[in-house]
Amino acid sequence: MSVRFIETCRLPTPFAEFEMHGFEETETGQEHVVLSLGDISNGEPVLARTHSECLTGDALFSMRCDCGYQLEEALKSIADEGRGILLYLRQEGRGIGLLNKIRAYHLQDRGADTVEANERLGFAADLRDYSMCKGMLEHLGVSKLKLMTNNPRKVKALGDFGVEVVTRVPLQVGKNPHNEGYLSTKADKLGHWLKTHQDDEPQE
Ligand SMILES: Nc1nc2c(ncn2[C@@H]2O[C@H](COP(=O)(O)OP(=O)(O)OP(=O)(O)O)[C@@H](O)[C@H]2O)c(=O)[nH]1
Ligand SMILES: [Zn+2]
Repeated sequence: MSVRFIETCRLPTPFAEFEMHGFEETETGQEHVVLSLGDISNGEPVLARTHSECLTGDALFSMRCDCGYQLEEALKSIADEGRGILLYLRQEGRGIGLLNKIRAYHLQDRGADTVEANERLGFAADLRDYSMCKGMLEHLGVSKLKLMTNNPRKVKALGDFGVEVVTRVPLQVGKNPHNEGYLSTKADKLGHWLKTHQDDEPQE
């Protein structure tokens, strides 16, 4: 998916004053943003997060998932390092969209897990495509990442587009009684590197 750069502006936050860069997918018009901090184009690996949109977790404080906690932790880590990027990808509901995610949550309220709910609605477990990251990273002059994620598919997808993931930085925060089942399904069915029990080491 190719992207067109639109504009950059300042984005002050409680963590740091970021720059926000807006992009548009040329084929679909889908909009994405990147927050950046510091000199990211000097060739040194950049601390990075590719964050998939989750309106419920990122903006509405939902405890059903770990997204909001991960977003905050990633921005804090970038601020602590004084340098980094967060790609905020508009792939709500692993690509099925907000209203279908509500349909999936409805099924989960009645006992389905996160993967079964998608399948019952006729979707694959994960529809996300990360190809738009390539153009955004190229525009920003970034080719090497220290990627904050627990998702092996993200690491592989970026590698397939020629982006070098130098290190994978675990991002395991926000576990609570409401998302325990969700997190263990991610580990068991989607292959996420997650510590599912208190004393476990994450599977890698
Ligand atoms: N379809 C569906 N999407 C969900 C559900 N819960 C969260 N999401 C979406 O899942 C995406 C986040 O994916 P996750 O699997 O939590 O994490 P990840 O991005 O694959 O991996 P990390 O980089 O480790 O966070 C966001 O787009 C959320 O909106 C759910 O129950 N069903
Ligand atoms: Zn979420």
